[in-house]
Amino acid sequence: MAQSLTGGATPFCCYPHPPSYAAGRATPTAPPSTRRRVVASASPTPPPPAIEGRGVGFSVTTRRGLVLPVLKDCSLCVPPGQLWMLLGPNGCGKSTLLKVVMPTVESDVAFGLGKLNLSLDEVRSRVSQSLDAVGMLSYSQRPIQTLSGGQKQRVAIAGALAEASKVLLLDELTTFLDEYDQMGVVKAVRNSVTASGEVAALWVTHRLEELRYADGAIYMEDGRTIIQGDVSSISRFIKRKQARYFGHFEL
Ligand SMILES: Nc1ncnc2c1ncn2[C@@H]1O[C@H](COP(=O)(O)OP(=O)(O)OP(=O)(O)O)[C@@H](O)[C@H]1O
Repeated sequence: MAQSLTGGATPFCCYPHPPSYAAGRATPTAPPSTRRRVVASASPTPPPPAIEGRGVGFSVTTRRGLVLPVLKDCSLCVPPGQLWMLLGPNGCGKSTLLKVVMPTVESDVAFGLGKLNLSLDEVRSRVSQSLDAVGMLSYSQRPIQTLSGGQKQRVAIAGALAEASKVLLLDELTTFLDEYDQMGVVKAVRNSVTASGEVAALWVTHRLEELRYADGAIYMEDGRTIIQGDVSSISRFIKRKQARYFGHFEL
């Protein structure tokens, strides 16, 4: 079932962004008659909302092409540091609104950069480069919750790349993914490592078909690394072990 989100270029924003990244958000301007008073009082500028949306719509399209509008016109604004509740009758769209209001792919990757004190341009550049590296640049404005499992994994990898991590430690990233998403994630890591020339990745897996994307492999048993080497030697080693194991049960 296809899903579509409406409501402007960035219908929802969901902070925390790095502060500089949030600065471009439009804030209401005081009317001329009150503006002088606001300046004179020297009161601090209110922080940007933590969650904000205007006129957001969300619809799903059935296999028969029927468009079902779930959210028709939703606007909300939740300031940082406050607890707000979302209420309404069964089926009015609360859970859907919650899914749509989750961070976009872009803000999710930018979030991890908040601690690095980077300029807005640097944040933008790192976010788009890292999303491009994992093949997710065209998903920048999609809410995270609308992505498949494999796409979420690729965004998580983009987050590590954006922080300029030199080492990626990846534990069974593809376990619950179908074949398509599995290959998307493996290839994203493979391409990122190749393109950077300096990022090293160690990937834990049970799936032998993933070995063909590796430069080398290590095999462990009972708390020990047994063998380390090129992919074809390790594949042969594991296949011989499997053959002996299954041969043991043959009548
Ligand atoms: N993927 C979808 N396909 C078809 N209909 C959907 C889809 N997602 C939500 N809906 C429909 O949209 C409406 C809103 O659903 P939602 O779960 O957001 O409501 P809710 O306010 O959270 O309900 P409740 O209070 O019962 O939990 C429901 O009629 C639901 O069946």
